[in-house]
Amino acid sequence: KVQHSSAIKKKKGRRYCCGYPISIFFIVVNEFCERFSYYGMRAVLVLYFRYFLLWDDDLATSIYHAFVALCYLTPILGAIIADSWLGKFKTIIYLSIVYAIGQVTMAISTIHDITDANRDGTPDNFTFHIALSMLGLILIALGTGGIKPCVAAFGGDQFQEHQSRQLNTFFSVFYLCINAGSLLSTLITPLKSVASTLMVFIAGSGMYVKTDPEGNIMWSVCKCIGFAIKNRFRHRSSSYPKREHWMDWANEKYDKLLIAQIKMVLKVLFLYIPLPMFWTLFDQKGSRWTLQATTMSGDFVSILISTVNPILILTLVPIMDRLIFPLIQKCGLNFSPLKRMTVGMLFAAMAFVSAALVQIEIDKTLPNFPSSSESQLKVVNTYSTTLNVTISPNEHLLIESFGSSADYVTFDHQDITVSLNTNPVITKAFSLIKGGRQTLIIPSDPTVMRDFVLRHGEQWCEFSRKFGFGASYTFLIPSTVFSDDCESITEVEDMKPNSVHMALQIPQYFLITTGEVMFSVTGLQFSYSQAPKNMKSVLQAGWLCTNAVGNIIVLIVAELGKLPKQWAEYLLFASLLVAVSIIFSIMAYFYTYIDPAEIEAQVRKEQGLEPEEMEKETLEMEEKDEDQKNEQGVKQTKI
Ligand SMILES: CC(C)[C@H](NC(=O)[C@H](C)N)C(=O)O
Repeated sequence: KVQHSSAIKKKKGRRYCCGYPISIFFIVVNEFCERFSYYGMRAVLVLYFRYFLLWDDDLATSIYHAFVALCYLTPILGAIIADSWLGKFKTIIYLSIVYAIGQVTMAISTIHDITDANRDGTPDNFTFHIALSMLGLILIALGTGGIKPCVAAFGGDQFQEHQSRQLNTFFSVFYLCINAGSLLSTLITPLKSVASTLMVFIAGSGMYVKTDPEGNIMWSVCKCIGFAIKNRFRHRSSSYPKREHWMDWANEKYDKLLIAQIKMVLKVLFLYIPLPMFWTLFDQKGSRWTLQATTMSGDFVSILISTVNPILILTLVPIMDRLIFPLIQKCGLNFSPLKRMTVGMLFAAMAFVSAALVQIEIDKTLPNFPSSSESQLKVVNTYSTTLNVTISPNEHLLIESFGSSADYVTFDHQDITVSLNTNPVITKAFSLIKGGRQTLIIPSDPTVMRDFVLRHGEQWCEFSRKFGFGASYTFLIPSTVFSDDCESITEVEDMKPNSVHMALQIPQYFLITTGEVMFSVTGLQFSYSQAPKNMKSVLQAGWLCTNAVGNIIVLIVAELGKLPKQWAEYLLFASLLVAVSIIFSIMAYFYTYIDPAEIEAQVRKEQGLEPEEMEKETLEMEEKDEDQKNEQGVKQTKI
């Protein structure tokens, strides 16, 4: 009873502005700062692995996805701590401290001076840096994941049951803040933002509605489900009458209300089963699509990649909320949350079809590299005259002085003999590398070795043209060249620059972000609205877990299903998501939307309300009245 009155007292502190509790301002700003810190760190994580820890592309990508998966698995832990022990408010505070320690640990791990005794610019003890960064990443995952289900659910707790319209707007604004944080993190250093996250959150302390933890709810749920399964098994003989739901086999031992709540949660969790496939495609923006961009032309690669998604979210969420969804409703169509999510999945699949088309364009322009049984050779002539080069048995090349063969010549054997029409004729045998590309340079005569420095800023020779992305060049510098004799330096293009422009990636980003707005924003709202009051964080955690599983699928598919062509892999993912969205739409068709509070009230009524509950409900009714008056600007001095 004492606990109950304190909860009511806290609720009375609720203050409003334009119909919204003021406390949510602190919550959305807190989310903004947190995402700012998270995405700022994540944006450079692969580069840190690649260029500081010197890992290869595959290891860097795998550890990156493993970290993202961990960030979306730890919400389960955060939800358990919040719902059964500390409550959401304290969980957010404590785990934010863990988060901040993680960021500091990670920052320290990037200081190479700590182990760089010989001052050569690279760390001497990689094990130390790897261990420290892994510890930092685990703490960050624990912090960011742990608070994630609590912050969204805590925001939702600030509203009352009759404020469903405001609640939906809150989730949209919440999503906007995630993306504003993500966008700004690419432009400003995120170092101090975890501290700001904590300070902003604490600043609103006096205004929050803080619901007390309701005991170890997860443990009770597991015990209740375990009992229902055991009891069902014990009564498996057909002589026992069937029950409406398998959870009803827990009736003998557990409270009807708990059983009803578990049924609601299980229904939603069952619906979540196909959802990870969306995240499998969505999170490849940060890996496969980034790598695709590196094979394209355009100078704004990093800016495009890290900003296009949040910019589109900031534009699309208001357009969808204020224009598209109301318009669809006006047309008399029922665009329910689960339908929106299905359409979101189809948009993501279309994004991957678009990525496949772009990939086909890129593949047309990529150099034709040798297969594992072939070898390739390019011949460069630095001799003073044009040469006729014969490569056994029947390859004839005419190469002018300071020129090269037009392209690499492919051989399906490795032993070759090269003859030059010099006087006397020069013939030499070579053994080429299998699966490799090599260049044969015919030296000038007489051969004089000398150094020539091409220095940026104070070059001896200036080259006005810009080198293209993805290109590779060889410079032929005559032995007689002097600093003012730039004309005699010849440039040979070994590999053509990328020619497909990055702007071609915009449609796929647009499609996937439209999908994200329909799928992710709606899913967040849906998970909150369909959860019983005491299991809101649990269901938020379940929702975030679908993201973790999606990242694990990327890891598995990337490792196991190596398709020879990248465009084929994109199409495979698109088809898988279409198949999954069809399954999801069938499951959604059979799902009935519920009002958890109504079901709980009904079960309580069936059980016969206890006097305590009666009192609580009366107080809540009174409070609802007061809040409604507050919203209308009527000043209430006394209830
Ligand atoms: C993982 C979620 C979808 C969400 N991400 C985004 O909104 C991105 C930046 N568009 C998040 O909670 O970080």
